[in-house]
Amino acid sequence: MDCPKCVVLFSGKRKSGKDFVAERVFNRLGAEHAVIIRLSAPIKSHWAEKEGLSLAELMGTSEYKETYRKNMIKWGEEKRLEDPGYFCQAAIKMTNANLKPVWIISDARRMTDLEWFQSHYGNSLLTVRIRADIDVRKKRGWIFTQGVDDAETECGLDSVNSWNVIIDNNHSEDYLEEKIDEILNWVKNKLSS
Ligand SMILES: Nc1ncnc2c1ncn2[C@@H]1O[C@H](COP(=O)(O)OP(=O)(O)OP(=O)(O)O)[C@@H](O)[C@H]1O
Repeated sequence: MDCPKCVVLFSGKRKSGKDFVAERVFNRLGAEHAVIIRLSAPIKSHWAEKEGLSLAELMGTSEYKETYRKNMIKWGEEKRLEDPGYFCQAAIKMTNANLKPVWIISDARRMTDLEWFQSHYGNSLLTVRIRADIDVRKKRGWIFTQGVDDAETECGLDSVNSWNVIIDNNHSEDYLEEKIDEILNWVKNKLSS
């Protein structure tokens, strides 16, 4: 199979609804055609393997991961400096994405993520920025956290103004469905070309 036929990449701030929208698109396409790739997943599994730590604890919400957070970030930065596509490739491998024609990247956070997908799948890439008003994000559980919300993982893509699609995900169902249809139409075009 000539894989992937197309890639839909989502970016957005915490609690903007990246995962929510990515899952809607995935559900409409079905597991037969699409796969969700989470770029954040391999960092924890690589780190757990490397350091002999509990992956379940690192993935969970416990304090356990806080002990290793700084070291994980440092190690992640070093890996990215050596190879900016390291975690993109690891996430693709981890999800066996090569078996599916449509890749949905649910969490692009850094310029290196965007650039890597642009350089490898530029002609078949749709970039989507999810936005939500601050009060909406707060209702979804977002609380400003220093060292997280002012870090590169949250702000690294703020200056990009070339998104193919922008979705203001503030709870208007009809509008959201229209935007999802726009994405699905693009995917269907790619699949049939
Ligand atoms: N349009 C929507 N309608 C109803 N609920 C929504 C909508 N968008 C997001 N949510 C809800 O808001 C919460 C946050 O959404 P989600 O987890 O998708 O955000 P995220 O951008 O992936 O956040 P994070 O970066 O923190 O993982 C979830 O509980 C989700 O179900």
